[in-house]
Amino acid sequence: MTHDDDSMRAQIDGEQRHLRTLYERLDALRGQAAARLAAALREGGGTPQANAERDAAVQRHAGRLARLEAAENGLCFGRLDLDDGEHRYIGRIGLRQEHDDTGDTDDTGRTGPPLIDWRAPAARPFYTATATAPHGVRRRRHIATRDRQVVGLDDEILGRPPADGQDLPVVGQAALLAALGAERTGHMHDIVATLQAEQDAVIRAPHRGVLVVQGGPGTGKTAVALHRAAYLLYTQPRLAAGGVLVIGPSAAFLTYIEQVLPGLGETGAVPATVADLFPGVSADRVEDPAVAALKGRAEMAAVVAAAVREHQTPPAEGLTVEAAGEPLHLDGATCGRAAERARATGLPHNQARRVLAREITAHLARELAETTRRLADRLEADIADVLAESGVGAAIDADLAAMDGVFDPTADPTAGPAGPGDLLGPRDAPALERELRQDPGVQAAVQALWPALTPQRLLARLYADPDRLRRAAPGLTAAERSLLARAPGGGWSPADVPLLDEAADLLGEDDQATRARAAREHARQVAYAQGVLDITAGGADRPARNSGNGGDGGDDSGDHGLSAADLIDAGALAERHRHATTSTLAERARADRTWAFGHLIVDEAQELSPMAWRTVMRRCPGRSMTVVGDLAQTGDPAGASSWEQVLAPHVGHRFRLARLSVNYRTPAEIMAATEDLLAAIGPATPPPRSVRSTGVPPWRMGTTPAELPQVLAELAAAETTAGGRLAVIVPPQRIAELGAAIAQTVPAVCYGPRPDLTRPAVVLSARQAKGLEFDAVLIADPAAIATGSARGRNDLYVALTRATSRLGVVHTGPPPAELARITPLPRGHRPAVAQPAGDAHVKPAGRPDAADRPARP
Ligand SMILES: Nc1ncnc2c1ncn2[C@@H]1O[C@H](COP(=O)(O)OP(=O)(O)OP(=O)(O)O)[C@@H](O)[C@H]1O
Repeated sequence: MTHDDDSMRAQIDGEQRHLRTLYERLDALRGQAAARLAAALREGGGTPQANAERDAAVQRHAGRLARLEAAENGLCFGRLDLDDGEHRYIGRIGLRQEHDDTGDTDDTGRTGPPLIDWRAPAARPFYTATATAPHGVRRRRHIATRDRQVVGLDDEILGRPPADGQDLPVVGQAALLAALGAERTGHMHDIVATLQAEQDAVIRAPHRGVLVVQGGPGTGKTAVALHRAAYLLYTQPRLAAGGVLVIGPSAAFLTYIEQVLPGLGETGAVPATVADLFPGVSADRVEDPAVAALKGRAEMAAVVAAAVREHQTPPAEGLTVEAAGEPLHLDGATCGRAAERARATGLPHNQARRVLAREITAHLARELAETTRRLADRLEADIADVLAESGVGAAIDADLAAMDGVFDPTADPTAGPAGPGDLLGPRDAPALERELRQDPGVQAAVQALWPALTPQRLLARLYADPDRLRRAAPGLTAAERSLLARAPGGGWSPADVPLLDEAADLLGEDDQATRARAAREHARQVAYAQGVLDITAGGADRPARNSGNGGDGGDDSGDHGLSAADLIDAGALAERHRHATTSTLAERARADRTWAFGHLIVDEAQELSPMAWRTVMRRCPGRSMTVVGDLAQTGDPAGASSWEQVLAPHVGHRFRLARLSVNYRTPAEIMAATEDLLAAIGPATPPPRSVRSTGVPPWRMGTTPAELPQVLAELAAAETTAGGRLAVIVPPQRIAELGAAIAQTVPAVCYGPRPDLTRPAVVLSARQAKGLEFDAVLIADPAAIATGSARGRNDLYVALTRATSRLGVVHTGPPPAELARITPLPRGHRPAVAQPAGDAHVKPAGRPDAADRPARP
């Protein structure tokens, strides 16, 4: 053993001792948190307020316990030695000395807590100090651990000039390259131990307003966005109340990133795709891209608004209402006036409807009163005529005179208690209006004049009726309108969701319907709770076994024990159930379309259509947002070509643009192979520089269309034996066919709408691969991908940049011109793929040298 080995051993032992004390502290804090959680769960509650307090305490302690659990792996990953002799240990959470049982982070670090949270200001130099700008740091140490054991140390001594050839601004290079060279697992992991300075600057940027982060493939945009969410939730505790909404491009992507935030101890983030944002609708209808692109256009907002307005325009000729058994006519002017009053309120359609209903019923009540009065007058006159004709009137007068003192003949007969004219006096009008509101005839009339609408009903009617479409969308061509036309039913597509959301915003909730629904649901829950109590009571009432003979082992609790029904009534049980089932922020936020999130993170933001932007903006009225994306990767025909363009309608020019310039995923050899394609796409920003080089050049191979499935199957089998994860990226319409072919040689391969990324191989379209990464990638039929849509070249660029180690392209016919420079393999020759993942071949990439570049053919 050399002196260096001894010294390293001693250093590791020293760090191990410190680590042990940190884990002891962590265990103690977990014990406390678990005990507090258990105590809170035992709390009885009872009143709604006590229930709410108990639930809040349960959530608080459960959240704290989750944070402490999440810190288990890699609790401490770094140490800073400062010029003044201070040591700072950096970790996933902050820990204080034992006497302080809060366990919270010390933000300054000056008091020397045993562990500083990576988000605290005192931890920042760990990510930003460089050789030339050391910020008072003498040494930065990366501490690698596995299962509570220190397994390696990597030191950087700062204050010296950078090593030769290192011209990328990278800190902790050895730890970084080890992380990047590791085999992929199908799940993204956090990068707290190796965050880089330009990423740290984005993560800690002040949170007000909109921050746009533009960066090429593999620059860590997703990673940075998620760490920013964790940072904001930590530094702005109030955000936790509203939560952070994280928008991603696909369900597979959300599964890919799902462990990152919980791994950082954060539960206050809600992941979703735009298609998930309309509660109650699962948008899984498959739609033609041209239709989806049209639905994403900004002018669709006006089309939806026009469709709503059309339901607020009463017929000019008015309509006849069957009210209280009387046919009454509502003339056009009255209906128009009522609609005008309703519109003038500015309320959403379903709420303004009540104004119209009130106007109409008041009018009908007056009409009815008038009709009744006229009837009564006529009746009175008829009776008087009859009496006069028969002489009965004079006889009655004589009789009355004879009953002297009983009646006052001088009294005004019209001042009697219920003269016909008073039948519908002013005091009766409200009662009559109330009655009319319940009248089916009146309700039918209100529905005809201003129908209560759901967003689904509005859109279904619009799509199903060409005339309605023409009136609502005069700006669209007939061909475009025919793209929208479809019969009702068949579900909703992701592109429908922003239109449904737009409609919901204009329609508003029908309060009465919502309240009725809530009342029905509450009644259902109480009935269910009563059923539960009946069952437990039934159990309690059953005669106890052996109770008659007083013999041994008899359980007589049925006779004397308390049943649940003795302790709680059905209403209270239902109430507790309601609190218990809707308690997590994610669940509450998901169920509520109008939930206002404290911060919004939009990943792969270039894919959002203008209509989708309107939807996501509604979720964050405070406009506190982090938007990350790459305009060169826009695949959606309705997606963005410029950040200014997509954001201007919502925030004008009030957004900040940050750029990420280093590619951590894609090795220099693969990035060099994308140069011609990228030049053809013509992005506004230069491509990112790869941080590493693997020495493994990408290759291409020609085959025939007939042989493609077989060739892919063979290549996939060879790739999967090399280990890691393989993606075969194919034209979208061929996923099932080529997936089935590959399944012949790789039975574990997965493909379909929600592919399992943890399998050794998956078959995906370029759109599905967006945001993901794999150890190896095979691209099939690149020409079909490039020409498959208006932005097919961008899709091909996405496909080319998914691999961390190996890339192969299989083309039928000549390759697309932009890929011609990739090294061709001779026909029949198979690539050497036994290249295990790991960092053995990885070296930091300087400027890509000639060997890294694909040769010109
Ligand atoms: N500082 C870092 N330390 C370790 N790994 C990193 C770092 N930055 C990024 N990575 C890794 O690089 C890979 C690419 O990151 P990420 O997916 O966030 O990039 P991206 O910019 O979103 O890519 P794309 O736009 O191509 O989808 C991931 O495996 C990520 O963990």
